[in-house]
Amino acid sequence: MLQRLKHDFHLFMITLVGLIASCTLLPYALYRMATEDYLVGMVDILMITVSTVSVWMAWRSGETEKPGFLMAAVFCFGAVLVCMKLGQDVLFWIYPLMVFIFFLVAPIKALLLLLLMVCAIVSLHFSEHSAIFSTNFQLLAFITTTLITSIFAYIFAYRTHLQRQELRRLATTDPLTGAATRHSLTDELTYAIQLFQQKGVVSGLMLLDLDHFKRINDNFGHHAGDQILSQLVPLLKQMIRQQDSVFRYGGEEFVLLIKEIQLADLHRLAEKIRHAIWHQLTLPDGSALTTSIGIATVQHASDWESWLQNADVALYQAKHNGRNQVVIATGSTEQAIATP
Ligand SMILES: Nc1nc2c(ncn2[C@@H]2O[C@H](COP(=O)(O)OP(=O)(O)OP(=O)(O)O)[C@@H](O)[C@H]2O)c(=O)[nH]1
Repeated sequence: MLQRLKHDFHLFMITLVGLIASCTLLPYALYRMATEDYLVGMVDILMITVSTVSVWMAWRSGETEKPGFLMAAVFCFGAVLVCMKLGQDVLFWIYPLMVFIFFLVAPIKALLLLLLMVCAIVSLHFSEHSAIFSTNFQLLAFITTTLITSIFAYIFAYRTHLQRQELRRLATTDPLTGAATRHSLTDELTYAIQLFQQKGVVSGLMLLDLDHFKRINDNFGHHAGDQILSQLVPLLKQMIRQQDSVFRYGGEEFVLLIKEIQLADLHRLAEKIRHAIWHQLTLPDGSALTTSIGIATVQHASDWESWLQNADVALYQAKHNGRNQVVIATGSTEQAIATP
C-alpha cells in the first residue's frame, strides 16, 4: 500500500485530499444537521461520500483521472451551493479548494472548473434571493483574487505537468535509438502475463542480439556502431504493429513484446525480422549484418523474469549454434530447440 502511494503521485493526492476533505467536513456536516441546516448538511455529506467513493475507485482500478474529476466537480458544485446558503463565511474556503483542484485534475480542466465556479458564485450574488457580498468592492476583490489565484496555480500546475512528462520521456526512451528503456519493460511484461492468466491472451517475446557487434565497433569505430543501432530500431518498428513494443535491453540487445500472437506467427515474424536486418542493414564496407533471436511465448512463464529467462536461453542457443538464426524456447528455462 505504501509502495503504491510512493510511486503513484495522483493516487497519493486523491487519497490525501479525500482524507482531509472527509476529516474537515464531517464535524461541519454533523453540526449543520444538529442545527437543522439540512441543505448545507446534505452538501457536506455529499462531498464526504463522493470523496470516499473516488478514493475507493482510484485504489480499486488504479486509474485516477475519472475519480479525480468526479471529486473536483462535486467540490466546486458543493462550494457554490454552500456559498448560496451561508454567504461570505464560506469564501475563505474557496482558496484552499482552488489549490486542491489542481492536484485532482489536469491543469486546463482545473482552470475551467474554477472559472465556472467563480462565475456561478458571482451570478448567484446577482440573483434575487442571495446577496453573497456586502459591497461591490468586496465582490470585485473576490473576482480579482480568485482569477489571480487560478491563473498562477494554472501556470504552476502546467509547468509541473510538462516537467513530469519530460522526466517520464527521459526515463522511458533510449536517447540513441528511440526504443523504450528497460524501465517500462517489467511493467509491460507483467501486464501481458496478467492478460494471459485472466483472459488467455497469448503474447510473445523476442530477445534479439546483433552478431559480433564488438567486431563492428573495432573495425569501423564506435560511431558506425551507433549508426547501426539507430537504424535498427526504426526498421524493427516498421515490422511490428502499433500495439507491440521495442525495448533496448542492453548495448546491442533488444526485446520485442508482440501482443496477441501464437508461437507459429511469432516464429514467422522473428524470421522476417532476421532477414530484414540481414538484407537491409549494411556495414560501412557493404557487408551484411546478422542477428540472433530467442523467442518465447507467455504460456510457460510464471513471472516476467522467467519469461525473459526462457527467451535468453533460446538466444544463447542461437549464438551457440553459429548465430544468424531464430531459436524457440520450449517453455522451461533449460530447454530450447533450434529451428533452421
Ligand atoms: N557503438 C556502440 N557499441 C555499443 C553500445 N553498447 C554496447 N556496445 C558494444 O557492443 C559490444 C557487445 O559485444 P559482445 O557482448 O562481446 O557481443 P558481440 O561482439 O556482439 O558478440 P556476440 O553477441 O556473441 O555475437 C561491445 O563491444 C560494446 O562496447 C552502443 O551504444 N554503441
